[in-house]
Amino acid sequence: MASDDAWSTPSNDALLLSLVSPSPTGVKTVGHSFHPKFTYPIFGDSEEIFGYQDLEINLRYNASDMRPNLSITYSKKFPAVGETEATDVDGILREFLPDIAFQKKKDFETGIKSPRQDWTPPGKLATTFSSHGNTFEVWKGNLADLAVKQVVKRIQILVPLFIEGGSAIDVDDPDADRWTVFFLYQKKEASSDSTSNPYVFAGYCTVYRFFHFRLPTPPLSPSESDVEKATLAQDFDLSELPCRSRISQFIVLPPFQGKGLGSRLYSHIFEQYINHAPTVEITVEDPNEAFDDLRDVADLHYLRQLPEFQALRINTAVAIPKAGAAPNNIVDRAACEAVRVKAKMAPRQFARVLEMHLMSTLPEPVRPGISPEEKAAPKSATAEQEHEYRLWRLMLKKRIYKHNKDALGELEIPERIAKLEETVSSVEFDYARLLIRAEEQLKDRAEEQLKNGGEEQKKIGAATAAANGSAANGKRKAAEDGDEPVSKKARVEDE
Ligand SMILES: CC(=O)SCCNC(=O)CCNC(=O)[C@H](O)C(C)(C)COP(=O)(O)OP(=O)(O)OC[C@H]1O[C@@H](n2cnc3c(N)ncnc32)[C@H](O)[C@@H]1OP(=O)(O)O
Repeated sequence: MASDDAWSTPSNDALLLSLVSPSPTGVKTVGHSFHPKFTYPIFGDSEEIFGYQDLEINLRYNASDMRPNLSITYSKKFPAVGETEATDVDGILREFLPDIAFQKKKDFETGIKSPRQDWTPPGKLATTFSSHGNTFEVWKGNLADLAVKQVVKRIQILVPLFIEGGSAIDVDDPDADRWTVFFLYQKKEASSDSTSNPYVFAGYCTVYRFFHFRLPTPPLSPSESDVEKATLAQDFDLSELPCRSRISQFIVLPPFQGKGLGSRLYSHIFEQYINHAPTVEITVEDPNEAFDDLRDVADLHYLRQLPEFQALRINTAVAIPKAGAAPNNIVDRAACEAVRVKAKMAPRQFARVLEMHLMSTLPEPVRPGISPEEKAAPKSATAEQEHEYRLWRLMLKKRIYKHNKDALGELEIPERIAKLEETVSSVEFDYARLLIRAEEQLKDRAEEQLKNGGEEQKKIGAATAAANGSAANGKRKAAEDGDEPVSKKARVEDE
C-alpha cells in the first residue's frame, strides 16, 4: 500500500476555480483559471485532502450569473480501512455551495446555454468606467432582493477561499436588508455568436448598515426630549436613521487583480456613502494589509480634492516644550474635525491620511522617503525646516502613543522610548511608500484618461495639483534618532 503522502493532496492545489461561458462548441474558460489562497476553513488547518491520487476539484462558474458547478476527479481512491477513509470532498463542499453546484456537468453546460441573452447583473446599474481599454460596471443591490441573494449564495465560498478569517454572511437573516451588495462586472462587446452574455463577474463587496447610536448630550432639554419621544412614537423608516456603513467583504477575483479595479470599486462605494445622507461614518471590517493600502491611497486622493483639507497645515509657530505633554495645536483641531466629519471617516483613518498628506508637504530636505541612499547622505536642512519636521513627528508620535498606551506602559521607560521611535520610523517609511503609490496611481489614471478623455480628468487634475511639489521624494530622510531602516510591515501601531 502506498504511503500516506501518496494519498494526500494540498487542498489549495487541488481546487481550481474558473469562469466559463457557453460557446457554439460547448463551454469555454474566460481568462485564466485560478487557485484559492486559503482552504483551511474548508479542509482543515493542514490544508491537505487525504485519500486520493491525482485529485482535481474543479469549481466552474458561469461568468455572468455565477451559477456554480463542481466536478471532482481522481485516478485512485483510498479503500477505507477501519475508520481511516478518504475525505468526503463532496460532502464537505455541500456546506459551502448551494445545491445547484452539484448538478451533473452536462446539465450545467446545457443550463448555462439557456439563460436570456439580455440578462443583467442583479440590482441597479450604479456606475460604468473603463480600465485598460475594457468596460466595467458596478451594480448595486440589497440582499433582501432575491436575485441579489441568489448570486451571493453562489459566490459566498469565495470569502473563506480569499479572505483570511473571512466568514460567509447569513443570507437568510431577517435583517438581510441591512446588507448592500456591490457587484463588479466586466462588460464585453456583444459577441457575434448569440450564445454568451456580455457580463463577466470580476468581484464584489458587501456593506452592512449599523444603527449609529448617539448618546444624548445630558441633560436633554425638555423640548428636545419631547421632540425625540414624538419622533419615536411615529412610524418612521429605519433606513432613514443615522447609520454607520461598514465595508465587510471585498473581493476582486485573481484574473482581475492588480489592475486598479479594487481601487476603483472602493472609491465608487466610498462616494456612494458620502452621498448617502443617513451614513455618518464609513468603516471597514478587519481590513488586511492589501486592503489597507488600497484604502489609504484612495482616501488620500479623495481628501486632497477638498479645499478645506488642503488648507490644513502644520502650525510652525508652535514651540516644542523641553519636557511635559506634547502640544495639542500642531494642526487646527477644530478644522480637522470638521473635515473628518464631512469625509465620514473614522478618527484613526482620518488621522493617518492627514499625517501622510502633511508629511508630503514637508520641505524636501526633511521629508522622509524610502531610499537608504538619502539616509547615507542627508541633505542639509534649515533650523525652520527641522522644526517643522519635528512638529510633524511629534504629532504622529503622540497619536501612536495614545493608541498603544497600554502596551507601551508595560515597558521600562528607555525601552518604551525606543519602541515608540521605532514605530514612528516604521510608519514614516510606510507613508512614504504609500505616497509614491498614490503618485503613480494618479499618473496611470491620467494616462488612461488621456486615452479616453472624459469628466474624470477634472478630478485627477485637482488631486494632482494638491500633490504637486509636495509628494514624497522616494528617499528616506536620515533619522535624527539614528534609527535603522525599518521593515515594510505597515501597521506596527495596530498591534
Ligand atoms: C474588508 C476586507 O474584505 S479585507 C480583504 C480584502 N480582500 C482580499 O484580500 C481578497 C483577495 N484580494 C483581492 O480581492 C484584491 O487583491 C484586493 C481587493 C485586495 C485588491 O484589489 P486589486 O484590484 O488587486 O487592487 P488594485 O489593483 O486596485 O490595487 C490597488 C492598490 O492596492 C494595494 N494592493 C493590491 N494588492 C495588494 C497586495 N496583494 N499586497 C499589498 N498591496 C496590494 C496596492 O497599494 C495597490 O496599488 P498599486 O498597484 O498602485 O501599487
